[in-house]
Amino acid sequence: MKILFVNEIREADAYTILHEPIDSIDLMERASSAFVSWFKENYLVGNYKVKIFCGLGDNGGDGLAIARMLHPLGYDLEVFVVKFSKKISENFDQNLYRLEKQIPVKIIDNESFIVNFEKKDVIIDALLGSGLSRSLEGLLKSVVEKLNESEVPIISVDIPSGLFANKSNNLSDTIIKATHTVSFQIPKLAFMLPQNAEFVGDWHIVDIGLNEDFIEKVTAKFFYSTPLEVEKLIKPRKKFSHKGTFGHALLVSGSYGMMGAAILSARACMRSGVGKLTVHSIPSGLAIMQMLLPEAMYWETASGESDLFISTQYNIENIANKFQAVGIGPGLGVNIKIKESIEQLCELCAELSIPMVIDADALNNLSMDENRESLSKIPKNSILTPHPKEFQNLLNKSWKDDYEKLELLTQFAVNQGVIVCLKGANTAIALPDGTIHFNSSGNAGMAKAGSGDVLTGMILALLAQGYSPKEAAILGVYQHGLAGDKAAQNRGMNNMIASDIIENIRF
Ligand SMILES: NC(=O)C1=CN([C@@H]2O[C@H](COP(=O)(O)OP(=O)(O)OC[C@H]3O[C@@H](n4cnc5c(N)ncnc54)[C@H](OP(=O)(O)O)[C@@H]3O)[C@@H](O)[C@H]2O)[C@@H](O)CC1
Ligand SMILES: [K+]
Repeated sequence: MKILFVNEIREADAYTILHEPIDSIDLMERASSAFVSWFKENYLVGNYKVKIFCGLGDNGGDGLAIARMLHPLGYDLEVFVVKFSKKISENFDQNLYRLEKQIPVKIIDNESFIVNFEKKDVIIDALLGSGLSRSLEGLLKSVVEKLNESEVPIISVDIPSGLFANKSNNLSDTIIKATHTVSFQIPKLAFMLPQNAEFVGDWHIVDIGLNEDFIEKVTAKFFYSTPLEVEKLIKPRKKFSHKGTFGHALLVSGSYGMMGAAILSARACMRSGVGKLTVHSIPSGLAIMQMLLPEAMYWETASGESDLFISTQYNIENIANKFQAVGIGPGLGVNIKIKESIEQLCELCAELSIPMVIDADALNNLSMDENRESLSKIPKNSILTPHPKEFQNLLNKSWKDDYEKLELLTQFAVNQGVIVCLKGANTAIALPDGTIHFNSSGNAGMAKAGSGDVLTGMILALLAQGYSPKEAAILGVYQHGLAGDKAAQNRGMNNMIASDIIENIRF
């Protein structure tokens, strides 16, 4: 699903009005009705007193239309119009006229207004939508502050009032802190970013029938991967297939005291459809791996320095025509000799065109040089799976906010020609073509040791099966999150561990 900028959403709006054709006021009617369908399912009539706060633009117009539609359903309603300006939109004006035939509207026009909130209340925030042009001040600011202090649920129409849809707010800005945001058809970039989580709450998209041909034609930079879109990527297992059909993966992982990372990664790989897996690690890991994961083969390093992962065995004979994909990183440790091993493997994979997924300590090793020279060794189209700290190490710099983070992420993916899965809520997958795809699955219970190792194994399995790097990244990240969501259902977010994610992988 495309994420569009405000000007593009406005164009989609205008195109729909012209080509459907439909009057602007009727499109607003459709949007408001879509909001009401969501609202009546989630806030049952009789259980709540609804207080609707409307601005003077089209977002306010939505609020008035929503009030008119909720009234006949039996909702206990109070409607407030906040008069912060002399400018009102035509659709607002018309909806005010329509509503006032049904119920009275209360005007808030100075900062000394008083609204008392009760436990049964729910607020609908229709003060400002995508037309926000500057930070809130004066009357609007003080209304929003009062709503945020009310301690009752706030449901924002389209976008929380005061939040910019596709650029950063100032830290000191006053913004509605919504419990839910019900947005019209197209998700906003602001919803994807951790810095806005406290304002957006849980967000939902409702369809309002904007022209699909127009949306199809827009060249988007940002995408939100919906479950339906991602599940289409799954390739069915054919009846006459054998284990060779599903590839042989090589996982380079583990070191003394870190064999857990290798086990988690290897098990997740085997649970994600790969035909065969070989784990390359230290001699002392052999017994552990063979006992805990008898399905995997083991190729031990011959370094003799059993505490460290150091491989000197990367050559054409050991790798070519043997492995369809290589994963490297979990639990390797950081050390100049390990770094040299990793570089050697990267160079060989580049030469043999073997796809790679590179994670954790492999990334930390490649970030060791002051001028990040090692990054040039990473084969094009490799998948890198850093968490934010590891990504900062790769860049050798930090960012001032999430928007700058996205810019740096795009630049890195384009300049290096790699795919970067920047882990977190809504993991951002940056492709070498300059686009970013946000993931839709996952939960805070996955923010624990071992989760990342599981992801590496899953992506490795997909690469070995012949999924393209783009497909492997998008599908792997999504299935990882989905397994995490199932684990959270079964065990609870606090209590689940990375092994529970593996036990819930199913696709
Ligand atoms: N697009 C779609 O598909 C559909 C969209 N729909 C709805 O339309 C909404 C967008 O409506 P909108 O463009 O009228 O903008 P909205 O936010 O209501 O207000 C703008 C007004 O506020 C003013 N203003 C701005 N910032 C301010 C500030 N800080 N302090 C004070 N004033 C400020 C601004 O003034 P100006 O910037 O010109 O000075 C202008 O007068 C959208 O979110 C959705 O709910 C649906 O109904 C149908 C389908
Ligand atoms: K709003």
